[in-house]
Amino acid sequence: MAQKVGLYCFTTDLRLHDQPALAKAVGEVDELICLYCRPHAWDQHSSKMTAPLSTPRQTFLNQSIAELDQQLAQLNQCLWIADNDQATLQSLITTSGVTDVYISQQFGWFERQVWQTLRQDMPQLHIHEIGTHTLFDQSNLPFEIEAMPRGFSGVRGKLEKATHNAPIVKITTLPPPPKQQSIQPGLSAVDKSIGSTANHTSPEHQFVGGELSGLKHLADYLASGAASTYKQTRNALHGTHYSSKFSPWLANGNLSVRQVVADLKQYEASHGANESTYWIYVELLWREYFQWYAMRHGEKLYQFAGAQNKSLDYQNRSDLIDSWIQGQTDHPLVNACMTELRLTGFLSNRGRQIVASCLVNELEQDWRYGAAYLEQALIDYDVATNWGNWQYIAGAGPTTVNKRHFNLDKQVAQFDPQQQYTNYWLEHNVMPPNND
Ligand SMILES: Cc1cc2nc3c(=O)[nH]c(=O)nc-3n(C[C@H](O)[C@H](O)[C@H](O)COP(=O)(O)OP(=O)(O)OC[C@H]3O[C@@H](n4cnc5c(N)ncnc54)[C@H](O)[C@@H]3O)c2cc1C
Repeated sequence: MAQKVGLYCFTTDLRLHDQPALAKAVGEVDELICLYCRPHAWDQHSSKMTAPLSTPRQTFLNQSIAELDQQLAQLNQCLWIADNDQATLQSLITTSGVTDVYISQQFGWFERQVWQTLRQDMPQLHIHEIGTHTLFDQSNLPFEIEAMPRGFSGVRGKLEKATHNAPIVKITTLPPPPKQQSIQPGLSAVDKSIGSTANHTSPEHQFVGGELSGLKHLADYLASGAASTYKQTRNALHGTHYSSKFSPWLANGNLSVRQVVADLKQYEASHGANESTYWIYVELLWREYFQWYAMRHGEKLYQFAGAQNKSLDYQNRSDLIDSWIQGQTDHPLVNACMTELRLTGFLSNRGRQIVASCLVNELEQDWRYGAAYLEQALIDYDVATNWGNWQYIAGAGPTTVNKRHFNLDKQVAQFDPQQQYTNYWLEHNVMPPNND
C-alpha cells in the first residue's frame, strides 16, 4: 500500500497534551512533517496595525516554539517553521508528496481562508481540521452556529446544560519524518537559541511560554488555593493571584482548556466547589462564546459596524490614538495600564476594559485601532476573544446594548484608591532589565 505522508501544521495549539488533531495524524500516517505556521501576516486583520508583534508577544511565542521543538525532538521528530501562506504550503505539499494535512480548527476568518483556498486549489488533498482550542466540539454544541443565541447569557444557559469532551492523553509517539526531507524554500529549522530571551518577570508577571510552563502554572495556581476566592479578587488591577492568568498559555495552545476544566473539577472535588471556582468556569464560557461568535460572524469581526451593522460615530485623530498607545493621555490610570501592557504584554481584565472604554468614549476613536494594537501587544492575543471583546465594549457587538462606558474617576476610586498601581507603572515606564 502507498505510504501516507502527513503534514501537521501547528498554529495556536503548541502542546502535546490533549491534542486530538495530532493524535489523529499519529493514528493515520506513516510519515509526518511537523510545521509551525507563523501567525498570519499581521496587517491582514485590519489595516489599523502599525507595527509587527511586540517584543513580549514574540518572546512568549518563541519560548513556546522552542519548547515544542525540544519535545518533538524527544519523539524523534523535528519542527519546521513557515509563513502561513499558500505558495509555501503548496510547494511543501507537492514536493514532499503529502497526502493528508492536519490542523486545529481555526476561528479567525483570515486564518480560515488559507485552508479554504488550499482545499479549492488541491482537491485531491485530505485536509483534516479538528477542534483543539475550545471546550466543546462544533459537532456537540447545543446549537447550530447559524442559530447561535446573540448574547452571552443565551449561550451560557445552553452550554451550562451541555457536556463537553474530556481531555485526551498526551502524545508519546509520533510517526517519523520523511526519509528524504530536506529544507524547502520558505521553510526554516527552529533556531535553537530562539527561546533563550526572557520577558519582563516579577512576582506578578511570571509568563514563560511553553507547555511545561503552562502546566506548571496551572498546578501552582490551583495549589495556591486562590481559585476559592477568585470571584472576590478577579476585578483587581494587580497582584499575584487576583485572577488565574491562564490566558497566555490558553491563547497559544500551550494549555488545553479541557485540561484546565478537568483540573479545576479535581480541585473542586478535593477543596470544595463554591461560587468562585464556578466563576472561573463561567469566564471560560465567555472565551467559548467569543470563539463561536467569531466563527458565526466571519469577516464582520473586524468591521467597524460589527456583526449587527451598528451605526457608530468616531473622530479620526491619529495623535489621540498615539497618545493612548504611548500612555500619554489625560488619564493617569489609563496611562499606567497602557504602560503595563507595553512593557509586559499583559493587563488585567479590568485594565483592558478601562483602556478600551477610554479609547472609544473619552477619545472617541475607531475601536479597531485599539483591537489592532492589542493584537500586536498581548502575549495572550486570541483573535476571537480580542476582537469580540472590543466589539462588545464599542457597542458593535452581538446585542442591542450600547457602548460600555467606564467612568474613570469611579474606576480609580474603586480599584486604585491609593493610586499604588498608577504610580508604580508611571514610575516604571522604562523596561527594567530582564529577570530582575
Ligand atoms: C478589550 C479586551 C481585549 C481582550 N483581549 C483578549 C485576548 O486577546 N486574549 C484573551 O485571552 N483574553 C482577552 N480579553 C479577555 C480577558 O481580559 C482576559 O482573558 C483575562 O484578563 C486574562 O487574564 P486571566 O487568565 O487571569 O483571566 P481569568 O479572569 O482568570 O479568567 C480565566 C480565563 O477565562 C477567559 N476569560 C476571562 N475573561 C474573559 C473575557 N472577557 N472574554 C473571553 N474570555 C475570558 C480567559 O481564557 C481567561 O484565561 C480581552 C478583554 C478585553 C476587555
